[in-house]
Amino acid sequence: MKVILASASERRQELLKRIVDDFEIKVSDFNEDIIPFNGNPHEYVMELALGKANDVAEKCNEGVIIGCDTIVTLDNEVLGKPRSEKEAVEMLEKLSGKSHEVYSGIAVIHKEKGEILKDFCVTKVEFSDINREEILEYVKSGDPMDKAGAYGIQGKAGVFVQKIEGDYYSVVGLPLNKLYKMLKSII
Ligand SMILES: Cc1cn([C@H]2C[C@H](O)[C@@H](COP(=O)(O)OP(=O)(O)OP(=O)(O)O)O2)c(=O)[nH]c1=O
Repeated sequence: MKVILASASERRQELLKRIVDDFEIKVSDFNEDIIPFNGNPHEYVMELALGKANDVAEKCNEGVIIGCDTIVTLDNEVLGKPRSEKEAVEMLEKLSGKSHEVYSGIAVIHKEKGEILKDFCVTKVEFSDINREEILEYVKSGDPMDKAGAYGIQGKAGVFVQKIEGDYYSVVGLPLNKLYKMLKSII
């Protein structure tokens, strides 16, 4: 079965190799701004994941297409990717000393069967207290800029994480166990 990952993220591409030996990458042109946040993070990430998968599926005749999306939520506020270094600093200041949630949505479309699966993972991540100096140094590294919540648990920011409850890989952007089960059920 031909598997297509609808993602430009190298992290997702690396992680998917653990489930599927051979797959294609087709980056979606889906505009995430057309989906407003309706207050339900799990619905929101599934809609975004489906939007990405659908966009690629419309341009394919066959195969299984996978779309994903990851956001961070803190006290009902969505933290996406920071739009500037200033915003990255503000996000990290908010996350310091608190617990937040990371939501990852997955959508799997089976073209031939006309089947669609949607699911999500939520992981609780607790940051220890981090000071302004640590935040500024981390932001200067450039690592936060392409990541939801302005941090990457898999990089230098891993040292800020005091506790995690849930799937580590979902925080990195691809819930491996959930996706593995979804693919087993659909292929
Ligand atoms: C919280 C957190 C997020 N992230 C990343 C995962 C996602 O790639 C990114 C959130 O952006 P997304 O919009 O989910 O994905 P993307 O733009 O990187 O890739 P594509 O839409 O093409 O699939 O943040 C980490 O790498 N580590 C972390 O600890």
